[in-house]
Amino acid sequence: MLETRHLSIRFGGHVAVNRVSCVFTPGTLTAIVGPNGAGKTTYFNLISGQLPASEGQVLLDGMDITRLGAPQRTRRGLGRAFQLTQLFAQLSVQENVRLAVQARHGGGLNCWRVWLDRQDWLEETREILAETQLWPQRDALAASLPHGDQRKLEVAMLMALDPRVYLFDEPTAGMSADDAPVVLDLIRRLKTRRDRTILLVEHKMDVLRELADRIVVLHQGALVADGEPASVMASPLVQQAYLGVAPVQEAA
Ligand SMILES: Nc1ncnc2c1ncn2[C@@H]1O[C@H](COP(=O)(O)OP(=O)(O)OP(=O)(O)O)[C@@H](O)[C@H]1O
Repeated sequence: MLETRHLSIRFGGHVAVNRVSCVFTPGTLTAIVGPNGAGKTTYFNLISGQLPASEGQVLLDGMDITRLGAPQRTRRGLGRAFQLTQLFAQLSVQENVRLAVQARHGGGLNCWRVWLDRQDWLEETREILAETQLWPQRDALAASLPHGDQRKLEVAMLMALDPRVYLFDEPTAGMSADDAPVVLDLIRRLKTRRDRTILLVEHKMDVLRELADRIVVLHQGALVADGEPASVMASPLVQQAYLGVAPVQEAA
């Protein structure tokens, strides 16, 4: 179980995430929505350890991980889709996924470790490449991939790590109409496992309607709505905050 308690961060005088308290349980896909600049990505960065909290706490299975760095949080089961800068640009697609499989099995991210005797790890790598439809590109350098394939590779590496908590930040942004369904299908299948906690920042309404079990709405860094998707999306507060069509009145 993942929990944030009064989690906040200030950049100078600007409070980008403002005392957000939320509990995320396994078997639930929670979508985090809100207009541009609402603090969604910053909230993810606070959870994953990319940014230090100004106040508040992050707890994973009851343990306070607020002061841990991102790699230590990853080791404890918190997984964020790799960003382009974290891919090994000069290694092939297959080598990148292999390294993530190796890391999950406790082998660390050591490129030089001998792999070839671990047929089970290689088999796992092949399966993930097939599932993400990256098999044909397996020998291409990560740096040479088109944007959509790089994003698929980020997701493939996350699947290879198989964390207990998955954080997806707009996983299909910039993907083609052919690539987006591949990633959505992986998330759909992940949901059926029931033992994984999934957080998803997503703007696309059709994706939210299909995948979200719960929707949390951020507006100007604060949590303004939280609940079952149909009722959350229907509330006037959310219509305004989410669509950004009018200033949100203070909640009573
Ligand atoms: N490192 C930073 N330094 C200063 N301000 C920042 C920093 N990171 C984020 N912000 C500010 O914090 C606010 C929240 O940004 P964030 O990217 O989290 O919003 P978002 O909801 O993810 O938006 P979008 O939907 O456009 O991705 C914005 O006003 C942004 O300018």
